[in-house]
Amino acid sequence: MTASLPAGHRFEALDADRLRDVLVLDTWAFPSPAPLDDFPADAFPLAWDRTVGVVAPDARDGELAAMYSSYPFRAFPVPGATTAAGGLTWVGVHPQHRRRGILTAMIDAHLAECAARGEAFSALFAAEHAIYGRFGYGRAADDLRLEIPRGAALRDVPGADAHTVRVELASREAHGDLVDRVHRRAGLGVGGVNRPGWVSRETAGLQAAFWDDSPLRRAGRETQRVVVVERDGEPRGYARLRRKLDWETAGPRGRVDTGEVVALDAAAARALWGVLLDLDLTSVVAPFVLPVDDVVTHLLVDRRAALPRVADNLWVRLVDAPAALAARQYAADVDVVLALGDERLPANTGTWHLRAPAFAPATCSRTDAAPDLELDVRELGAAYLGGTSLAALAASGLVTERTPGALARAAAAFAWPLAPGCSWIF
Ligand SMILES: CC(=O)SCCNC(=O)CCNC(=O)[C@H](O)C(C)(C)COP(=O)(O)OP(=O)(O)OC[C@H]1O[C@@H](n2cnc3c(N)ncnc32)[C@H](O)[C@@H]1OP(=O)(O)O
Repeated sequence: MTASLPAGHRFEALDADRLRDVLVLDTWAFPSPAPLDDFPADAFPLAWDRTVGVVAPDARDGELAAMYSSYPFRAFPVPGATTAAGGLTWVGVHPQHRRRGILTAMIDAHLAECAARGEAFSALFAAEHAIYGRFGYGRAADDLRLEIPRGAALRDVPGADAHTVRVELASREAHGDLVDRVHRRAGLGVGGVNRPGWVSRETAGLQAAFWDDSPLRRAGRETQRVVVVERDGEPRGYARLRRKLDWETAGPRGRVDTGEVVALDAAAARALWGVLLDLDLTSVVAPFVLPVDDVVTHLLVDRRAALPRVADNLWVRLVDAPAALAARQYAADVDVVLALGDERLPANTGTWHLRAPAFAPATCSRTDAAPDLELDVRELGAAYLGGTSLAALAASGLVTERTPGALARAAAAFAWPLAPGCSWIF
């Protein structure tokens, strides 16, 4: 089942000369108070060779009815490995053209492009929760939102005091390399267990956009700052932040919005959070997105006082299901036959035999054997990064066990010791 654009509409490849047209369409889809001239042209993340517009039959010159793009993640972290994936992004349909099937046609085009490029799955951040499930995307990771009171007690960690601290204006020139290095190392996790979904900013455009500090990004807050913690001269952690000062009768009520807070071990994390939670004139620290099992959840003496909330992080849509299943590792020996349904990409539909020893390469091939478990591609996408339990999906009526005992074994194998999560939104 492949959807076409509405009659008379056509896809059009976009290049960097179309930036203005892209921004016009984008600000129809995502309203912005900023004039288009305030959008930074030199810190633009789009991969133009993967950026496609939709033109309506009655369009004026350059006018777009819709667009989508994707990032080329060559080394997307999956459990125990990395693999190529397409990061769907900048999806927008002009309000004049919505609900006529344009998104549906764009998704089909994107999935076909992923398949042609050898990207076994597509991943995205959803603007609204209800949009992407119908296209076979499963919610594959959550993230934790906190509002930590200033001065919140943290558990002591031996070695934290051995760190030195730099508090500086953030810039790509001064901090780009160290942030990239520490971020990548943090994704390797602990004890040989990586963090699935911990995507690096792999392209120059993504790096430039990450460090962009134009007024558009500030939303009434200060320019970007960075805290770096070092041990023996080696960077061991960093946090980017912006403060906003407010005065109330009782005194200053400033807020610290952090971007990534990343540390290589518990001692560095303790040193970093110690700084963030003790900034003068502030009363609350709000980290943007954190993995649900982030170190800070084990450092806080009173996690409840930090008002924990959970939101959806990455969504995953398997494009080549057997290739994707073989590209990750499993946390227990697995030998299971899956009956997979996929209305949108029928090549995935059928019965697949997945085999792997624990924490070792896997194989997946078509089989005629009777299935142990039956599920739709959306649920397999949800479970793919190890953050959504197949057993919980079965309890919700979304996975069916055909062979007694197979569900427990498969659910244990598909799980992963570190929760998946991406530390930035693409
Ligand atoms: C990865 C990213 O970039 S996320 C960003 C997504 N973009 C936005 O949210 C910007 C604002 N919104 C838009 O641009 C558009 O409304 C879009 C992209 C969400 C939807 O585009 P449309 O062309 O209207 O979608 P389309 O007509 O193909 O809809 C397909 C189906 O999805 C449903 N749908 C579309 N958007 C939504 C939504 N926000 N919530 C729930 N259902 C939705 C439609 O009702 C339709 O269902 P049906 O087949 O049962 O009738």
